[in-house]
Amino acid sequence: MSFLTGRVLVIGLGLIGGSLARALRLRGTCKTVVGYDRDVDELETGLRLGVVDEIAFDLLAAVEQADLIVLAVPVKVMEFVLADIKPALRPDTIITDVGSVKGNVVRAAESLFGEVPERFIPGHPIAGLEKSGVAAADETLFEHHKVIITPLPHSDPEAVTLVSRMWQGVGAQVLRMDVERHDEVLAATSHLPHLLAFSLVDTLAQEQDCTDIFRYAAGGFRDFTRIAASDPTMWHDVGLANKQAILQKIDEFSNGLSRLRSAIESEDSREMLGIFTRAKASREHFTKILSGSAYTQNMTTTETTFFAQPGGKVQGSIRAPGDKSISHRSIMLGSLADGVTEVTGFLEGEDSLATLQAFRDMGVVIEGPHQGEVKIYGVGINGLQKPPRPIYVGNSGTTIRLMSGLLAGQSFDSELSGDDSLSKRPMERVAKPLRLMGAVVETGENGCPPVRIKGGQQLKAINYEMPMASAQVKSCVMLAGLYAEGETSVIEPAPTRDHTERMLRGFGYQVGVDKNKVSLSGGGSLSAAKIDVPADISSSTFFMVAAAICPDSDITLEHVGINPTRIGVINILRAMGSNLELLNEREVGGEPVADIRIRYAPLKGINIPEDQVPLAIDEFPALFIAAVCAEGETVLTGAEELRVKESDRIQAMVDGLKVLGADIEGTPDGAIIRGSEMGGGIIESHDDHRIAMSFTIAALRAKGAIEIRECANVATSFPNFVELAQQVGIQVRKEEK
Ligand SMILES: O=C(O)C1=C[C@@H](OP(=O)(O)O)[C@@H](O)[C@H](O)C1
Ligand SMILES: C=C(OP(=O)(O)O)C(=O)O
Repeated sequence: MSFLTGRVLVIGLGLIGGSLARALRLRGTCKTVVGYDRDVDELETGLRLGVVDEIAFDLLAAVEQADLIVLAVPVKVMEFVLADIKPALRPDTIITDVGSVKGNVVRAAESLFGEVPERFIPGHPIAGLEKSGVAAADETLFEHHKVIITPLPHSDPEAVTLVSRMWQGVGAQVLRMDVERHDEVLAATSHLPHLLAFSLVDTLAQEQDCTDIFRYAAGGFRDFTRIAASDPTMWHDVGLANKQAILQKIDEFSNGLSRLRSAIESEDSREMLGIFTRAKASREHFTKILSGSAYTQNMTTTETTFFAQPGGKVQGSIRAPGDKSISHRSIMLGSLADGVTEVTGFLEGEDSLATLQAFRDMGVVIEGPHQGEVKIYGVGINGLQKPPRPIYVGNSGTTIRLMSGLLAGQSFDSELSGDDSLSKRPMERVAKPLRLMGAVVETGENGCPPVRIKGGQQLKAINYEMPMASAQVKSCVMLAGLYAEGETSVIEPAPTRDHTERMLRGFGYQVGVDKNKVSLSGGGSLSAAKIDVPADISSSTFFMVAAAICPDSDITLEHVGINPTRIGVINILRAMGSNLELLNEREVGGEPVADIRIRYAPLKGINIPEDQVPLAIDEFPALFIAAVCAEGETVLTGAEELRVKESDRIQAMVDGLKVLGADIEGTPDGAIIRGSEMGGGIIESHDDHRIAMSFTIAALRAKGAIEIRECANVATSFPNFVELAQQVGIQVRKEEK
């Protein structure tokens, strides 16, 4: 292989310097790795252990011959070493360092050279161990770790590239940052936790009976204080080198700790739970950021692929996770209510979790979710606080549209944004009626997210005739109506899901319904309620269709919400000839619920009545699969709304089914689907959860295996889909990269 450079001189053969030297050597990144250290014993150990090719005793001679110099000395020593090597430095030699503070290194170089040399590229590998010394050198230390480089505006691009490639060559991921930003970020994420660990252990060690404290200290103490065993000199130096940023973080932390202290002193449970639940949520969110999944901004989500084997049948009894629409609304109304709302059966999917996080960001204390249980400490209709940053709602259309209405009535400004798919969905449909109410709302390019809302507007009631059948638009206007003067009403062109109306009533808020018109007056209040979220009929649909298309299938879906505004799928499947029974019908917290048993029966194609479309709007991807497995032709019309969901669902289904060889044609507002055989193939789900799950069940009737790409978003509505599918007999497995 070709070498990246000739001679690399590593000054300082400690853990970091030694590990880098060894990694460079073993990977053949350069011709020769030379080590220098003031401690001759360390140096000789380095040579003996094969950490370096050569060792140098004459620093200046070694510097003169070096093509790349890595300063791996303690931060405080950096300026003295720079002064030592200056006389022998060649102008073409590249220098970098590994110090965990960058401002002091840059200042030292400036005072010594007038300005930082063009070929000095400051760097900081975020890797380490509590061990020190060259004997601990580990060539894998930097693999999958981040290295931050902080080039200056006048840095030589060739030197920047070479330093980056050196780190990439030893397995690290290289990021760039400003010097100041680096020091601020590191003060918070590394320096403060280390100093706290030292301080905690030191404080406890000074207590008289400290032996007992340490003897009985279990996991928590050990986890928290692991880093107090780090190198004291190094942390002394870091403490001084990054003094200003660290002092700032210590002050912020001290304020936080004082708030917790007073909450405990005054037994303020809400404040305490607020601190703990926010911290727990952030910690979990942070773990997801690290793993690159969930509703994190600008993160590449894990690549998830489903592999479904052909054939099989489904049998058994299962409960799909909680209804997504009801879960969203439980958080919203629970937060605005007076008192504590307890929710069971909450959907722990990314969409409803995005709503939950948004309300936490607005100061609402929310415990859970834990096994579907959530406890919301309502702040009252006017109790929301300005969120500290724009609200990020991931993939969730329901969150962004409903919250736009709610935020339009607040006293503070806000901004809502989402992932790539959400950023292509139309938002003017909510912005327009809100503006008619006097709200100040801006949407992004082409009327898509972000949605920016100016607070402090007195809203006035409107009588809004909705141009499309959308429960999200209806709910948005109603939520804004809570803050408007007068009676707001919405007229729908066709009935859409009425969970907002039902739940508002459940919270004691009056809502009028007169044929296709719903109305409410602003200025009221909500009282906390108990909410039992039924299983989502939209998620249950995949298993209903699975049983409907496979001979010998018999499946029962438990505790499914069968709200009349959601049962289009039941009506359509029955019209196609399905053998579907509703058992044990009951009402739970204002919503009708039943167990649905479905057994295989041959299906026939139908013209889907248009009045069923809004009642089955999310179920069409799965119903397309049923139509392919039916005899004859199924025609869908009046469903143009499908084109503006998480993907263009008409196009995604037409394209995918054609790949499998099915007979299907798309039309502007629907599709014509003829009963046909399906083979195997590779399907793009376009990051749309419902497309991914629909093609999984298609495999039951396909002749070949189906590979479905981009399935990570199944977690938005149905996190345990693959497990439940396997449980009832579908041969599918998930691969994550
Ligand atoms: O109000 C809701 O909870 C929803 C309404 C529907 O959207 P539209 O209002 O855009 O039809 C539906 O597709 C979505 O999954 C959830
Ligand atoms: C359209 C959907 O959801 P949302 O609009 O909330 O993204 C869906 O879940 O199918």
